[in-house]
Amino acid sequence: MNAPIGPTDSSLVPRFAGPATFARLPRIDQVEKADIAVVGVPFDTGVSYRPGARFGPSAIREASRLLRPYNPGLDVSPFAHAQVVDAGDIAVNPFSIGDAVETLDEGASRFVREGTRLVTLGGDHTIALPLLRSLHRVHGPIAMVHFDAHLDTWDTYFGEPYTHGTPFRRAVEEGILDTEAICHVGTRGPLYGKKDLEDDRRFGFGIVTSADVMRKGVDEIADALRQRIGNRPLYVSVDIDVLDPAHAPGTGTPEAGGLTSRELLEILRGLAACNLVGADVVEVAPAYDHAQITATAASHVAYDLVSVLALHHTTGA
Ligand SMILES: N=C(N)NCCCC(=O)O
Ligand SMILES: [Zn+2]
Ligand SMILES: [Zn+2]
Repeated sequence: MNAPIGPTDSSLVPRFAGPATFARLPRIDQVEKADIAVVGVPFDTGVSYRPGARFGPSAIREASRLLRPYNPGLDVSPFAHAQVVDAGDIAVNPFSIGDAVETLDEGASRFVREGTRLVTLGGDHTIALPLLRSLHRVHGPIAMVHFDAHLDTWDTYFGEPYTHGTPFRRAVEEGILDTEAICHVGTRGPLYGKKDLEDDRRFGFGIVTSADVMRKGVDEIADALRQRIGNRPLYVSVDIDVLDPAHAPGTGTPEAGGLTSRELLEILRGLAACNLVGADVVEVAPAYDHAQITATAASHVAYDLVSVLALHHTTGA
């Protein structure tokens, strides 16, 4: 097996030059076989407030130019241990949520069948459902850690079942999630009623609020998550609005009192021993960003998720 093709060498081509693939990685058509792929889903038709997450993938790619080959937070050089690529975008119908969900499920399923693990750049949180569907067919019921200010287990908006506020209620209804090991991290902000929490608990979700992270600390939270997940196949969904608006202003439904990017990254690294089978980073809306604050945070989240996947690829786990 040849050594993986790595990112463009920034000592030869300045990092601000050339096309912005994620982390300046090769495109999927430039390699024989991709072990890990970063793929974009430019879609925001499912949003309930500020739009613009359709431009999230390109903003995250631009901000990712500054990423480097070695990840000290996880002691791994992800692009040396696995063939990691930028698989471009899965183009979906911006005028039909139902059609977009189907197309994304088909597109993601192709990667899953080929054994390529995905880190998906959104796009709004609607995309998490088809991504989970594609993995459930191969892995069966999946554990999930869901980083978000919001529960995203609501039922419908204006009668529409597939939106950025409903992916995980649909996933529980469809038997996709292992309801013994599903947890929200970072929730906060006003709800529509106490019933939101009662419904969420009935679905089996654990809740680690943003205030819990402050009071208990990242190590205790990560330990508890690892205990609950065990060696189940794990999906991680990161809604960038889990971060405080100071750390992620560029998002559609900001809520005060959120996590710092340091807290989020440290909890993610605490999941490195888990059997991660897929992940997403969603809800980056560049129109509301400043100086790439949000896109930078999202690029680091994606980099750590890729690094966790590469760690397991290295050990052949
Ligand atoms: N940003 C996501 N994923 N969901 C937000 C739902 C906000 C609301 O229902 O008011
Ligand atoms: Zn959210
Ligand atoms: Zn969300």
